[in-house]
Amino acid sequence: MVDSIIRKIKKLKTNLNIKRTLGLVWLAAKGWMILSIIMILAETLLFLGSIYALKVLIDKVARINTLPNSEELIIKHVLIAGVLSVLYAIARAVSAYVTEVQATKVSNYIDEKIHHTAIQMDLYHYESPDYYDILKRAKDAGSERPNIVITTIMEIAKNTLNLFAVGSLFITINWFLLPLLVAFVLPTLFVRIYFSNKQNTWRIKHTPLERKSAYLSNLITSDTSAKEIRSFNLGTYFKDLYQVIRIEVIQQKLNLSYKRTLNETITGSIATMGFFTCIGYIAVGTVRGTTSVGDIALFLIIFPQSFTLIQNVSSGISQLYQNNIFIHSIFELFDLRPQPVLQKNTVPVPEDQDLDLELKEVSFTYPHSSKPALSNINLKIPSGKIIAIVGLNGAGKSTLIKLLSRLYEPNEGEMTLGKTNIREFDLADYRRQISTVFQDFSKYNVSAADNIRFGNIDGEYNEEKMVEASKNAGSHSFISKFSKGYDTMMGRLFEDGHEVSIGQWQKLAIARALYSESRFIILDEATSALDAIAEKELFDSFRKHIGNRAGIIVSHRHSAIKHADYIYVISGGKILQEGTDKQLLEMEGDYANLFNEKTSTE
Ligand SMILES: Nc1ncnc2c1ncn2[C@@H]1O[C@H](COP(=O)(O)OP(=O)(O)OP(=O)(O)O)[C@@H](O)[C@H]1O
Repeated sequence: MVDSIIRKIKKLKTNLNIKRTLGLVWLAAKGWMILSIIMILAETLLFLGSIYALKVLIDKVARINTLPNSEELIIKHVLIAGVLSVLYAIARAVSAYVTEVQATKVSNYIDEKIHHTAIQMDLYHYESPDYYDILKRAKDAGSERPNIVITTIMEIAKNTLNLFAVGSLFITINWFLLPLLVAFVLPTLFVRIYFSNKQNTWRIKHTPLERKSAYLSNLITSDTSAKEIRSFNLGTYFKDLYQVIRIEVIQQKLNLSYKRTLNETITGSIATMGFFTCIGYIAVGTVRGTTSVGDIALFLIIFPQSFTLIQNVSSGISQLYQNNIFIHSIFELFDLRPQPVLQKNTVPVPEDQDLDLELKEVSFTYPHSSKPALSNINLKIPSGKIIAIVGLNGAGKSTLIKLLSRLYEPNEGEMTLGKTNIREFDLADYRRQISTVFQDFSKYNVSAADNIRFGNIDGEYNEEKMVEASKNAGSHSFISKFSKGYDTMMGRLFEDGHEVSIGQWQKLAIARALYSESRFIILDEATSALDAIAEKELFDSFRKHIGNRAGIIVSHRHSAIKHADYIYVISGGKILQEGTDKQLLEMEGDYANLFNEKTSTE
C-alpha cells in the first residue's frame, strides 16, 4: 500500500514536471508570481498570529479570576485578535486578486504557445490520430492549468504551514490528539489520491471516444453539414450514434464517481468519528482534571480550522493529480517537432526571376499508407510558362500540388528551384514563391479586402493591386455592389456578415493567389464552382493575369487546360503522357480519350 502510494507520488512528480511548469509560470508572470509568494507568506503569518492571539485570549479568560485589571486585559486581547483577523481577511482578498491576475497572464501565455505550436506543425501530424488526441487533451487542459498547478502547490504549502501551527496548539492541549486526528483523517487523503489517479487513467483511455462524440456533435450542430444532414435525413442517425457513445462514457464516469463517493463517505465518517473521539478524550480528561474547559473551547475553535486545512491539503493533492495528465499533455504538445526535420543552414531563394521548378524521379507515400501516391515523377515548370496536370480522380494531382507547395517532402528523388534542392531553402521563404488555390480552399470570415490581402500578408498593403487582383479573378463585380464594398465582412459568422455563393468564394480565393507576389500560381480545381462564362474569362486572360509568373493548372475541363504551354497526364501516381494540347490530342491515350471532340462530351 505504502509502496504503491510512493510510486504514485513519483509518477505525479514526473508528470507534473514541476520545474518546467514553474519555468512556464515564471516566464509568463514573473512579477505577479513573486507578489503571490509574498502574499501567501503574509497570509500564513497573519493566520498564525490570529490563531495564537485567540489562544492567548482563551488562556486569559480561563484565568480571569486571578488576573489584575482583567476587563482591560481581555478587551486588549480581543482587539489584538480582532485586528489580526481583519488583516488576515484583507491579505486573503489581496492574495486572491494577485492569483487571478497571475492566472490570466499565464493563461494568455499558454494560449499563445499552444497556437504557436499548432501553426508550426506540418501536415504529417494531421495524418495521425495520436496528434489529434494530444491536441484535444492539451486544449481540454486549457491554458489555465499550469497556473492552477503552481497556485495549488503554493496553497498546499500554505495550508501545511498553517496545519503545523494549529497542530502545535493541539499539542498544548494533549500531544496524543495530533497523531489520533492524523490517523483518522489520513484515509480520506488516500482515497482522494487513489480515485484521482483512476480518473486520469480513464480519461487517457477515453480520449478517442470523446473525440468521436465531439465529431458527431459538431456534425449535428455545424453550419457546414446542416444542409446534407437535413436533405439525407441524417440528424436522428447521428444523434442516436452520439447518444450511444455518450451513454457508455457517462455510465463509466458515473460508476467511478459512485465508487469514489462511497469511499469518501466511509473515510469522511471515519474522520468525524475521530473528531468525537478527541472530544470524548478531552471531556473525560476534564472530568479527571487533566484538561480544562478552556481546552475544550480551544479544541472546538481549532478543530474545524484544522479539519478544513487537512481537507484543503488533501483536495489540493487530488487537484494536482487531476491536473497532472493535462499538464503532461500540454508539454507533450509543446515537445512535438515538425517533420521531417528542417535543414539548419538554409540559403535564401535567389532574386533572379528565371528559375525553373523541377521534379526529378520523385516518389511519395503518405504516412500511414503503404501504397505510393506518386512514383518516379519527372516534371518541369519553366518560369513564366503555364503547365497543366490532368488525370482521373485519385490519380495523384493534388498530392503533386502538396509536394510543390512543400507541405510534404518526397520520399525519393529531388525537387529543385533553379539549381538548388528546395530543402536547402528556408521553408517560409520557399512557400512565399508558391501561391495555391486548393480544392478545399479556406473561406475567411473577415472583410473582402482582407480575404484578398491574405495572399501577401508580409508585404505592404497595396489597395490598387488588391482591386486589380479582384477584377482579374472576377470578384470585383459582386464586391462593388456591397454598400461597404471591400470593407464588407464576408460569411455569416459575425455581425453584418455577407454570405456569398461558393463560386463567389472561389473567386475571392483566386484573387488572393493573384494578389500574392509568388513566382508560381497553382490552381488545383480552383474553378470547379465558376460558371462557364467566368471560367472562360479567367483562363482566356490567365497568362495576362499572372504576368511573368508561372502557372500550374489542375482541372478536369479541357477549356481550362487547353491554353497551357505543356500538359502532363497522370494516372495511378505516374506520368503516362506529356506534350502540348495539340500533340496529346493527336496521340492515342487517356488525354485523347478524355478530350477528343469525337469521344468527349465537352
Ligand atoms: N492524406 C492521405 N493519406 C493517405 N492517402 C491519401 C491521402 N490523400 C490522398 N491519398 C491517396 O493518394 C492518391 C492520390 O490522391 P490525390 O488526392 O492526389 O488524387 P487527385 O488526382 O487529386 O484526385 P481528385 O481528382 O479526386 O482530386 C489516392 O489514391 C488517394 O486515395
